[in-house]
Amino acid sequence: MTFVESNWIVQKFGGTSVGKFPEQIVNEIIKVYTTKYDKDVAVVCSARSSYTKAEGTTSRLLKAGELASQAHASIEEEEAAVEEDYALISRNLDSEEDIREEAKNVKHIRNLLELVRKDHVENAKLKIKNNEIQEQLIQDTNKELDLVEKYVNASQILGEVSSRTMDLIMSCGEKLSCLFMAALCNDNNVPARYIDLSHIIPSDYDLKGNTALDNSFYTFLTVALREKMSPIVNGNHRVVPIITGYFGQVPLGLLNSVGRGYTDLCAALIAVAIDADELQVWKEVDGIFTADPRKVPEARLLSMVTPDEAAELTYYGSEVIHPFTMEQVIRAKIPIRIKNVSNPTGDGTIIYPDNVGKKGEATPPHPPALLSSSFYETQTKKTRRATAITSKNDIVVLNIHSNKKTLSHGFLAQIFSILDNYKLVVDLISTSEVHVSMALPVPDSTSSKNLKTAVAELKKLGSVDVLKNMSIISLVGKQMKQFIGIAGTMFTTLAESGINIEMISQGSNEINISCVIEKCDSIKALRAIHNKLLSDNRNYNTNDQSAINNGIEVNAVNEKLEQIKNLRI
Ligand SMILES: Nc1ncnc2c1ncn2[C@@H]1O[C@H](COP(=O)(O)OP(=O)(O)O)[C@@H](O)[C@H]1O
Ligand SMILES: N[C@@H](CC(=O)OP(=O)(O)O)C(=O)O
Repeated sequence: MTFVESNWIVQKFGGTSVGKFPEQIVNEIIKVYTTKYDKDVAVVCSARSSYTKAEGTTSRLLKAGELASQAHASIEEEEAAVEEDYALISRNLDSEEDIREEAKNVKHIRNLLELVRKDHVENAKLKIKNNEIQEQLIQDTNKELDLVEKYVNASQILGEVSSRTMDLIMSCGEKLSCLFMAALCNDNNVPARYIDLSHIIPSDYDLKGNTALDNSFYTFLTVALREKMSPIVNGNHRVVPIITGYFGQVPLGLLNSVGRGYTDLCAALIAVAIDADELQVWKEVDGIFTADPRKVPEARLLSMVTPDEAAELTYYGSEVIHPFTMEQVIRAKIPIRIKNVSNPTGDGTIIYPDNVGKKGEATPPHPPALLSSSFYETQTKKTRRATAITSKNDIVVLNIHSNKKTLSHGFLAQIFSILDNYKLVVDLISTSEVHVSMALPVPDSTSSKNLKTAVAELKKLGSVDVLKNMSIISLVGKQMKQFIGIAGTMFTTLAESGINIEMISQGSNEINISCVIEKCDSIKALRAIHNKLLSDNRNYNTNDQSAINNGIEVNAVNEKLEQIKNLRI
């Protein structure tokens, strides 16, 4: 099959990468791809985070929006908010005095916005050498923040923040980050142009009855993005577009319908719009591992995972890629590659289905040489084992016993309607005759407050036990469904480690086996299951089917390494 490359690669950089490694991104990644490998590169960035995402620009902007809507928050609520901020901040500041000062700051909207301004202006002064570029960047930064102040002022007067206004406030993060990255590129002789997507969707789009992120929405957006990118794609001179990962006013609001991490989806849509050869999502890890490498040191890097596996892993705690990213880009037969900003020559992890032909056979590693089709055959050998294990913390289990003898008609509907009213999501559920157990993520003070009120309402339906500080442990793997006994091994391993299982559930797609345990046991559980089912030195007996499968996997990985070595000669 002949494959005509478009020569375009889309590179997405997350907020912490932009915050910590901007020079490496420009000089060791974008510049290398555009000059050494002669690629056309489109860059998508998230809002800057100097330390962690929870304290990054988006979080600060969202907090400012939230405070604007709670003009009359009670003292307890204010104190709870400050305590939460205090806990976050204290992880990164040294002296108690600094921590208290910062906690005081985040309490007030103006101070929050000032923090964002100070952070970006100081960053511009520190990193941009050319005076003209620096002055322009500071001017553009101030202009965007002045606009946000106006939105916040208006919201305070109204005493409410609509999802549209919240989105507008939030969009400032990606604008500031991309203005900075475009300036840094130009300052380092990489010709770049800032592209703002905040108005890519017309403001009356949802008023015309378009209220879902369905295929017609994606088709509409792809066409709009293609048009927007056309001057660069069809231009005579190579210039790197630095595109805001915020992509406008989607139906029901970006935060509501896509959620945090939306820039991955934006990058995917750009890749489809410009028919890129590859979508690269650059992180601070080498790719997707068999477990979070921070928690399981023996975790192995996976060379390839399927989109379904990547989505399950992300949903159940391994936040490597937003679960919405895969669908559109894979439909367009474009592979996704997860790569490490601090290790740009690593191969990373490819996300691609093992049963769908690629746009072409070329998904170049770094350096971009062609891989033979047998690369994929090696990857897709039927290994019939788990792919990875993940854990999700901040889980609460609700056990509801109906006050009737059997689960009456409408009982579940009533439960879900109460949970829905309080925006509580159910991650896992299991039911018996008069009993329903549910695992819910409760990651912040708002959802915790909502849970309290919801439980009071649920008590009208029966007795309710609430178990806090729990974790979901999920074993994910496309091949697991044919592998009888894997669930048994997983639960026996937990029992052997003295870990009590509160709830068990297997996803209907059968690529995920999950259980709920106490949070304090989660690392122990991950390590024990990884050692039994995923490690290369697994502790198996020779009759174990997993031992046989392990042999196949080791061979597959060796063959792949051999191929890559040959390509480099
Ligand atoms: N299975 C996994 N493979 C790779 N990383 C994982 C996995 N599970 C959890 N993680 C964690 O996800 C994080 C993702 O990378 P990072 O670049 O820090 O995120 P972000 O782009 O959101 O800043 C890492 O800190 C890593 O420890
Ligand atoms: N800045 C946004 C969107 C995003 O995609 O972030 P990141 O790429 O850093 O996960 C957020 O924090 O949610």
